[in-house]
Amino acid sequence: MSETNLSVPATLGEQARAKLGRRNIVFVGLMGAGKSAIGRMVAQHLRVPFIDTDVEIERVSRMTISELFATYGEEEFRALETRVIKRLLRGGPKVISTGGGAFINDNTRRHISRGGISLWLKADLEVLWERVNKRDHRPLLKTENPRATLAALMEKRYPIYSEADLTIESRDVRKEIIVTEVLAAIAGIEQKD
Ligand SMILES: Nc1ncnc2c1ncn2[C@@H]1O[C@H](COP(=O)(O)OP(=O)(O)O)[C@@H](O)[C@H]1O
Ligand SMILES: O=C(O)C1=C[C@@H](OP(=O)(O)O)[C@@H](O)[C@H](O)C1
Ligand SMILES: [Mg+2]
Repeated sequence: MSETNLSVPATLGEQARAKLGRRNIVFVGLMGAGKSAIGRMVAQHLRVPFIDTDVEIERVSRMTISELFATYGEEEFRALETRVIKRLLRGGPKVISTGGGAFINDNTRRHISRGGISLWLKADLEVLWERVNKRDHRPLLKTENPRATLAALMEKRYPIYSEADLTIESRDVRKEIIVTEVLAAIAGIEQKD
């Protein structure tokens, strides 16, 4: 049995799963918040399918996110992202982790609000920067001062992420702790289908 299963209470996963019904959980938040990593773990504990929208976009386009930005630009990427997310929201339950800009797009946000329970993984700049500066696959951060770019994105996007149904503070603690808090938040939502 993995360490994950040992430290996150199994009963919490079951309670959260029962409350979820047929609904989707949609992770939103800035780059580095942990949407992809935490979303995958939450799906395992809920025993529902997991989809990362960036992975799905790369699969259908047969291009990387960086290649898509470089070849078609951000606007085209957003249009493709909207279409993919709209399709993924059909049917549930599942856990869907979006890319950081998805919930900021009005059209995509409307689809998410209708088709799932949105969950904002909120983190401060230090935490985000520590995580994203280790890799360079995020086209929006290929700037002269990526830390300042990240700070500017926080300023612009946080008021919009705050519209999410649930918010969990993503911080410098073990992932299992964040997963437990996410499951507890899901277990606390109103039951409806
Ligand atoms: N609570 C955490 N503690 C330590 N590292 C984390 C935590 N949450 C996420 N990470 C790591 O931070 C990096 C960015 O996470 P990721 O899930 O890709 O974020 P996002 O999809 O929101 O951009 C990954 O290497 C991931 O393993
Ligand atoms: O914030 C953004 O606009 C983006 C975030 C990325 O996903 P992560 O948030 O998973 O890094 C990816 O979709 C793309 O590079 C654009
Ligand atoms: Mg991601």
